[in-house]
Amino acid sequence: MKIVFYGAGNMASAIFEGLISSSLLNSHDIYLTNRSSENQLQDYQEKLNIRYSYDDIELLTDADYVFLATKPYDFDSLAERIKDKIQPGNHFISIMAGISINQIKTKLQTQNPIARIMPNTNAQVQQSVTGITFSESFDAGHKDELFKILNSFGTALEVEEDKLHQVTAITGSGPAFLYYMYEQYIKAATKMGLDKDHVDAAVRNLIIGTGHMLEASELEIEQLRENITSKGGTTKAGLDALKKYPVEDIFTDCLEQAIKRSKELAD
Ligand SMILES: NC(=O)C1=CN([C@@H]2O[C@H](COP(=O)(O)OP(=O)(O)OC[C@H]3O[C@@H](n4cnc5c(N)ncnc54)[C@H](O)[C@@H]3O)[C@@H](O)[C@H]2O)C=CC1
Ligand SMILES: O=C(O)[C@@H]1CCC=N1
Repeated sequence: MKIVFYGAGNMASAIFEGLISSSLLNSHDIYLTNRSSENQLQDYQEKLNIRYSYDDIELLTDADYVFLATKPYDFDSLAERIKDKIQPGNHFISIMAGISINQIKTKLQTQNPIARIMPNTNAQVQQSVTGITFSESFDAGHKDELFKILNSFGTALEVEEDKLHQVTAITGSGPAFLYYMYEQYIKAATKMGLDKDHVDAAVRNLIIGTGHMLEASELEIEQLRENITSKGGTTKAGLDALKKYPVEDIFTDCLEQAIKRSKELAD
């Protein structure tokens, strides 16, 4: 199997690093290209034993899956670059937020099968939650194969194309929203009289441990929280303070704004 990545930035690298760690593929079957920063591609070649090229004929010949992994606003330049060189066996996998299958078809001037996926950067540790939707021409055998690829760096869920806006907000951008919350928690914690380095390390381990608890426990999140909350205790005092703020409304606004932006990009 040959897989090509057009774009080797934050999200593409999380995917190919996750793919390589999973051992589903030989790293030699993965080809990278980008706009111009060859040094970065050389680094990946040395570090991961991956190949790279700027020759689109070489890249697209015999390529089974071609990841479109530029920023949405760079897709026009990418489409111009490859549209005359597309081969019949190329299956396109777009990770670009907001750009529809129809837009991709039109810009690439192709009837080849196209899938859109919405992964997140947790792919790098094989924990992406990835939404996927397919064009009609994507056959069952290739769908199965692509699910295997996606499952090698996390879990995948098929959704209707118009639901990808929600997936983009909730789990695509989701890590950034959670990181932002953690940043605020660390900032607040450093005001409590402990050394900043200690707080950074302690909170990082707190987050990692809490994630492992979620993974290991069959209890609902609410129950896990209640198990920590003694009657009249410290957790209750902290939670009572937190509940004075409209936390759910804040996240509703956050997700609605991200969904709105995804729809704007699609227009
Ligand atoms: N970063 C994230 O957490 C997520 C990003 N995405 C999507 O992934 C896409 C890429 O995002 P990032 O990796 O964060 O961006 P990035 O800026 O880190 O990487 C973009 C890559 O595209 C390359 N590129 C630009 N024009 C090109 C061209 N004409 N030909 C070949 N390569 C070209 C750049 O050289 C760079 O390697 C975006 O469309 C975004 O919507 C989706 C899910 C999560
Ligand atoms: O911010 C963005 O547009 C991309 C899509 C999901 C995560 N990052």
